[in-house]
Amino acid sequence: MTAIAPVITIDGPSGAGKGTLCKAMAESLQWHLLDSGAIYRVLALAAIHHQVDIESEEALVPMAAHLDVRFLSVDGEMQVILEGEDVTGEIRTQEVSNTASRVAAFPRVREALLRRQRAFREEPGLIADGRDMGTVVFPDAPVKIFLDASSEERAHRRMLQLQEKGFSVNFDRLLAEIKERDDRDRNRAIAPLVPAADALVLDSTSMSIEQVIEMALDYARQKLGI
Ligand SMILES: Nc1ncnc2c1ncn2[C@@H]1O[C@H](COP(=O)(O)OP(=O)(O)O)[C@@H](O)[C@H]1O
Ligand SMILES: Nc1ccn([C@@H]2O[C@H](COP(=O)(O)OP(=O)(O)O)[C@@H](O)[C@H]2O)c(=O)n1
Repeated sequence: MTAIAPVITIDGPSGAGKGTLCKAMAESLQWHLLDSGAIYRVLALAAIHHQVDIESEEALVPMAAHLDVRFLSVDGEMQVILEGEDVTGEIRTQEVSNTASRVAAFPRVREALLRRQRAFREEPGLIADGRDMGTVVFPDAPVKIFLDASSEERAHRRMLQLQEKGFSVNFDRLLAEIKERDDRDRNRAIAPLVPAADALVLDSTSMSIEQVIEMALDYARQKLGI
């Protein structure tokens, strides 16, 4: 019997620090990385580009099944290629974030993306970033972390992140958008944003990035015995 590669799942709401933590863990353990949110974002962008009705599950399912997306690692940074075009920056806009959370609410769209996500599970192991990594996509993962923070702290972090990239942003608008997206993700009928029953819940509101990384790595090493 072939041993199945271990997975560490990191789920949580927008701006909790999942991407930052996953990248650090993947580098430290030298494991593979799955940014599942990027897949939903790419689908949203493809729908916008091809003027597909984002309210139509019928129209979105074949797009999800045949999504022509590639993830490249360039100098340690992930590059996202949709239909041959570099869309790394374009998938991070507010329009795409909101559209992603709308298309992600359709059960058959999620179903069509399952196999693609599970294919990232390879030796020596996978760090999986998303909303339902520990509950639906990798329910047998030996290490599950649910990373949270207050909505105000998350909006503040996002604001600084966008300002660093040269965007001018309005805090109140950002907070409203984060709350709206959280609400949609938490209350959808399928794969809602909830901690898995066996997840460690980490509230990072008053923690530095370094503290979060250290705590998560200690927990994972102890659970995995490595
Ligand atoms: N514990 C923390 N304290 C302060 N800032 C943080 C912390 N964790 C992450 N950040 C910053 O917050 C922003 C959003 O983090 P990110 O990892 O993209 O979140 P997510 O993937 O959960 O949406 C980034 O600019 C990141 O550097
Ligand atoms: N496993 C996942 C990952 C993302 N998503 C959806 O995709 C959207 C964008 O995810 P993301 O992880 O890139 O978002 P941020 O946390 O970076 O803001 C989320 O708001 C969810 O609606 C999901 O439904 N399931």
